[in-house]
Amino acid sequence: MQFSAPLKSNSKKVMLLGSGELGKEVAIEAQRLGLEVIAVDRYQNAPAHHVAHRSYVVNMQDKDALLEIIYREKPDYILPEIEAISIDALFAAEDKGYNVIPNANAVSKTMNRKNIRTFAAEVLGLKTGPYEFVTTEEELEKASARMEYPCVIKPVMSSSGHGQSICKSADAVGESWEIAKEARGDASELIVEAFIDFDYEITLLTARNGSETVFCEPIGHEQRDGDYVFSWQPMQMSEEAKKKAQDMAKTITDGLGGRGIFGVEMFVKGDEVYFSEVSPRPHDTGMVTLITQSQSEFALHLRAVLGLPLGFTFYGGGASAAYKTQMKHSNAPVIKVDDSLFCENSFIRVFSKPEAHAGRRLAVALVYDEVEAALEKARELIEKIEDN
Ligand SMILES: Nc1ncnc2c1ncn2[C@@H]1O[C@H](COP(=O)(O)OP(=O)(O)OP(=O)(O)O)[C@@H](O)[C@H]1O
Ligand SMILES: NCC(=O)N[C@@H]1O[C@H](COP(=O)([O-])[O-])[C@@H](O)[C@H]1O
Ligand SMILES: [Mg+2]
Repeated sequence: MQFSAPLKSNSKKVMLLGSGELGKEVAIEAQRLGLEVIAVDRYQNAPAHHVAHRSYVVNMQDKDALLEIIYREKPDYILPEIEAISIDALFAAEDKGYNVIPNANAVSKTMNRKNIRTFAAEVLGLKTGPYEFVTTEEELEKASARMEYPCVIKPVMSSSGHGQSICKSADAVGESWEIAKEARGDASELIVEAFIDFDYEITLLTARNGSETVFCEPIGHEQRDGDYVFSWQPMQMSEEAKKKAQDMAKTITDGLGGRGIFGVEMFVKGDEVYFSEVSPRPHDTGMVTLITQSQSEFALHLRAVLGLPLGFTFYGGGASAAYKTQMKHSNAPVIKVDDSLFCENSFIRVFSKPEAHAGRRLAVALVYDEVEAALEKARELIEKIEDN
């Protein structure tokens, strides 16, 4: 009987900091390119751990523990996959000559709404809605009144809707203040944003490889409780709005610099485009590219990181639906799907998370068709998935 031994290899090494569903697809693409993959996360048997050469479990906020793994593995590329990482570790690694994707400064800026918003609006001059930052409940009351109601209140450091609320009146400010404390990050400072009554919102995936920048077709999406539930591509936009969105994406990604893919989130009303935020990594709404493009956002991310050409073919319309469990699982949930998910133009990607709580995303259903039909089918298919 023989067990697998560590790989002796001279191939380039990528280290994923965060090993969820997005990292899993990046890891698979890296394997396809012959790279060695090290997957790191806060818990065992994270999705990308299953498809990596080696994996580590560590407190991702622990600077010394992260650096220990980095120095031990000496990766050629460090790919942050989640926001909640010790940023000091990334700066320290970069100082020692490690290649952090896209760069530690971009990761640092985008993990804090104050930094990225002031950079986008005040340094780069991008159009955003009105906003203010506050640190006390009293300041929140005054700022909310100035933004008028409804307004959107978010911790400056948080993600996936945690700690966010739409405040509808002066009476509800106290409640928003309490909700903000549920931040997945730091709730000591909040951003108060005027509510933008947009027609639709998009993610514009933008890849930079050091010599060229390419855009994917805009992705439309529907959010519920601060998390995406459906996405589709292409989102139909007027030529003017699309051009503004691409210019905005180019400006913000040039401003952040480095190589890799970025998910630029924007709100669109008529021909007006408002910058919202940006992820310096693949975006969850971009999972739809697994079915719509010859090179998915994950493949493009790696190509960009490696400085390879970014050409790809957009095959045509498609949609994705996020599958979330409604119950708690202390063991790995089993996903059961109806046969119709295996028909010619649809398929499912199961993430294989080792446990779950209600609301945790476990799989994604993908449909290839004209956008409207694809979205309708995706809404239908998601009802045909169960877990136990
Ligand atoms: N100012 C706003 N006006 C209208 N809707 C908003 C506004 N800000 C946020 N939203 C809605 O809430 C959703 C989530 O907000 P946002 O993208 O800022 O945070 P997040 O998605 O939690 O952050 P992350 O993408 O890092 O997980 C947006 O996609 C949009 O649908
Ligand atoms: N919007 C960010 C996003 O989609 N991130 C993706 O979700 C994972 C965390 O999932 P979990 O919360 O179920 O562990 C992350 O690792 C990443 O793949
Ligand atoms: Mg967002």
